[in-house]
Amino acid sequence: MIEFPPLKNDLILRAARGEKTERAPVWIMRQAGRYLPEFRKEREKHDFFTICRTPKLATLITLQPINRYDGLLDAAIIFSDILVIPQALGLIVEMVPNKGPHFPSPLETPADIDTKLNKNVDVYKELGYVFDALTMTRQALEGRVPLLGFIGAPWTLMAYMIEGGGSNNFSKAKTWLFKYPEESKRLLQIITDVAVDFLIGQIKAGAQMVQVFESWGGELSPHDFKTFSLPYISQIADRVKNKFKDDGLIPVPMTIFCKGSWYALESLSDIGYDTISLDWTIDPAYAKSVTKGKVTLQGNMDPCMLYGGDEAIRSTVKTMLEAFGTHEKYIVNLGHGILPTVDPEATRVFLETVHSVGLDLNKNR
Ligand SMILES: Cc1c2[nH]c(c1CCC(=O)O)Cc1[nH]c(c(CCC(=O)O)c1C)Cc1[nH]c(c(CCC(=O)O)c1C)Cc1[nH]c(c(CCC(=O)O)c1C)C2
Repeated sequence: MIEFPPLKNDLILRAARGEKTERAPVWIMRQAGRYLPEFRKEREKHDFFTICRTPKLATLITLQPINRYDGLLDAAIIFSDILVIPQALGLIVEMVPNKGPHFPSPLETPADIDTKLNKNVDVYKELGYVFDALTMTRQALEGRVPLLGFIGAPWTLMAYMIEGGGSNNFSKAKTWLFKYPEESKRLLQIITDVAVDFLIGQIKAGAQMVQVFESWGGELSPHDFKTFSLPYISQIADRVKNKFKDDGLIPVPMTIFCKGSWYALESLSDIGYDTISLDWTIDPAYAKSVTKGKVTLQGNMDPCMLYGGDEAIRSTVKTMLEAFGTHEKYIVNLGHGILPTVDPEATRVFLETVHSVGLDLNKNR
């Protein structure tokens, strides 16, 4: 076991475990990224994946929002990307500035599973740089806040591996699901096996909580979600948690974020995750009633609310905190990643309001 500095703020870990908190903890999906001028400055100097693969740079960027919003964020998330798993599987992924990821040679037919993918992935060899970045970042954080690790969920990664990048309708990836369901499941299982090893390695390297991003969950019908997403994200929680239990260790909290999959909330509360991250289309009261206190909820302000001006941000945060409750089983976040054109000062208003309103509401309980 690696030795790390003692943690000075464990609010998010307590909230995830269902313990009482003096205020709701807060972090922001994509908090280290393009909306920060200090990130853009580094990005001008280095290619995106060079940053991911250079622990010193990944550490520097992970700490940027922690330093800028000193004391206002309750977690750091390691600087990386969900697409490092497809890279470990042997696909080339490029990050095109202002456009996003591009796969020059995506999977086209099921035969490509055997010709294009490396199916014996040693995550220590292929993704050891993420583990090194996590260890270095956790040391550099000096216990200020917990460090989060993450992965992309199998369906979301499969979608990128077939579409070759972002997509409006996912028609290529869905063609696989509907025309070649068994081969699709084989691919999903290959991704799942790497995802499990990768998460276990991240936790061993220092991740104190982890999030699984099923960003394109909501592209699937409820039935297809049950067939092509749920079994794999469920397997990931089971296998990761059992690995640590078998070794006599306490598993770290795990969060699942299935953007758009409102219909799956009840199932998601029963598959072993501690926290469910919600997008902004879900009403807090509905989420609480469907999940029945079995999990901690995270979310869910519309990321575009950060364009609404200080007063709109303050009143939305207040309404959101009142609806979720601030003293247990709640972690504040946006309903999806922060957008690149957001003013970092609007983000500060959001964070400051979460603190002040959270403390106030708890005082008046
Ligand atoms: C958690 C995370 C991600 N990416 C990055 C991080 C770490 C930074 C952080 O959160 O602080 C850096 C991260 N990843 C990327 C960037 C910008 C790249 C650049 O600088 O050019 C950053 C800072 C690039 C990227 N990578 C991806 C996209 C989306 C493309 C699409 O529309 O389909 C993009 C634009 C894929 C991706 N990547 C990620 C997701 C899941 C979260 C979500 O749904 O937003 C997804 C879908 C996750």
